[in-house]
Amino acid sequence: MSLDLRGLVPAPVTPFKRDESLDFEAINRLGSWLAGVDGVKGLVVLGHAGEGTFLTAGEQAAVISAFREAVDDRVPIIAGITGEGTAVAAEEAKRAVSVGAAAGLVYPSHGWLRFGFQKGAPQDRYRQIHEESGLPLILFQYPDVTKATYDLETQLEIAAQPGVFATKNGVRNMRRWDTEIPVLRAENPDLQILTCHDEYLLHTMFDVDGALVGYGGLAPEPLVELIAAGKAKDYAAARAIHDRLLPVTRTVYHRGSHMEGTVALKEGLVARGVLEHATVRPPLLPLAAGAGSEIAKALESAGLNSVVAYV
Ligand SMILES: N[C@@H](CC=O)C(=O)O
Repeated sequence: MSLDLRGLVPAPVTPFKRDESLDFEAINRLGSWLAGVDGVKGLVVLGHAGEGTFLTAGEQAAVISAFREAVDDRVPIIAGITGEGTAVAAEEAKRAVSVGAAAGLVYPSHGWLRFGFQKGAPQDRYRQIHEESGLPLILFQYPDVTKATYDLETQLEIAAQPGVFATKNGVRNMRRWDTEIPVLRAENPDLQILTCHDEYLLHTMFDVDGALVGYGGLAPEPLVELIAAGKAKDYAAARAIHDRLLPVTRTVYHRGSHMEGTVALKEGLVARGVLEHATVRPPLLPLAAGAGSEIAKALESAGLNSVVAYV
């Protein structure tokens, strides 16, 4: 598998105009800036941060195409594949291929979050999506507190399937992290292991090949440094970056819900000069008055200023 995501893989927001239609100029600014940051290895569009499930199928295809144009072949575009039924998800993956997605990040079927799943169903979902679309796939490990989290055996069986080349792990249970990551790595030495613990990046940075995070779409520069410090096993350097970023982490990811983090990312991108406003689609709501300026102050304190000059 030739895709190399060993580094930072931001999951960018999807910019909208004030009327909530897609803002292609802003997609171009955002994609072009992110692809130009040294250490960024790919962009995952249509994820949670990208409000992917709030878009029509046509809009999803347009977002993939627009980010592809923006990055101009510098990095691959990877699509979130979120359809609830496996056949629907396979169709979604085929559409993503037709507009140039290089890989897919496969979400669990939504109903599993509440009801759980039958043994073997996740393996079957990955197999069918890959067989029908040919898309290389990333295994998405959901938090341990959900019923859509995969036990180690399920992860190992998915990771061993043809077409699965990486895992985005957000298990948020350190006992499972500490015991499962070494086994995944030992049994699949080529599997690229990416953390997606936006709010626990320091703590998960020493065991991974990279990070696939929404945070990377706002603060790619320090996250590239953090990944390098983790790979060098330089705790002091990683800790210093973490501490510098903590005000940003607090204002973006220590909010009421991880979904609210998406709105906060957009507010942050306004402060960084990439977006003109933080319009989101419902069911997301704007943040409370004053949140935008708190996020702007936090970014400034971390030395993350406007990037307009780079665009
Ligand atoms: N970082 C989040 C949101 C990503 O899709 C996660 O842990 O899943």
